[in-house]
Amino acid sequence: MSLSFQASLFDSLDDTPSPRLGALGSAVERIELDSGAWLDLRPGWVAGSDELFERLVEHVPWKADRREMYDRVVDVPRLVSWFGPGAPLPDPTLPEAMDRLNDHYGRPPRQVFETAGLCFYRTGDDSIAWHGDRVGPAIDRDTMVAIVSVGAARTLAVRSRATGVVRRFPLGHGDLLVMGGSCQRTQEHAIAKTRSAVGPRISIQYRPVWARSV
Ligand SMILES: O=C(O)CCC(=O)C(=O)O
Ligand SMILES: [Fe+2]
Repeated sequence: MSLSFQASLFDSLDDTPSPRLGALGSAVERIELDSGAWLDLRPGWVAGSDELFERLVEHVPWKADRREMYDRVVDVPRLVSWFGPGAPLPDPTLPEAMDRLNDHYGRPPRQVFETAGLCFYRTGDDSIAWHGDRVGPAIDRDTMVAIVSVGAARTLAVRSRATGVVRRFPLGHGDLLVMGGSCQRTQEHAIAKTRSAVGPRISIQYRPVWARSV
């Protein structure tokens, strides 16, 4: 699939400022959810995020993933790219952000961010259904997942498995959201399709390596 049409949208942004990471510290707001889950929010963490968006559109090896669904194999409704521990990341801002997050959270054992998963939501038709993150064998312990969002805003919804209560967070334009505590077990999250005209968005998710034996 050609992505040149998206990149060309940004030709006029040659003078856009380079991406820069702001402070974390007291700029991070903690939201306690139920059952030991929490979210941290840091709006606008990446300044100059349009430039980062443009670079990622061009330099990330985007793939159309496929998934078994009942008796069919279907494309997942977004493009993806995944970088394992130690893999060179496609833009210098990405390892810098991972280091800054690990410094901020104090590199807790088994929760050090090591992988980067990227999702490209091209239009309002791209989405991700309700889920809790699992990598490899199902995890049964608390873990953090950090999301840096660039490009247009899309709404990340978080739903409690205990109460069904849904909270909605518009994410984009350099925003940071970190899911922590029991979040991946006691809550689900999703990006719903939208009929409103939204621009493209890229989400960068940092995760620790999850192994059954740890
Ligand atoms: O796009 C996002 O910010 C969320 C993506 C997500 O939940 C996932 O890839 O597991
Ligand atoms: Fe997820």
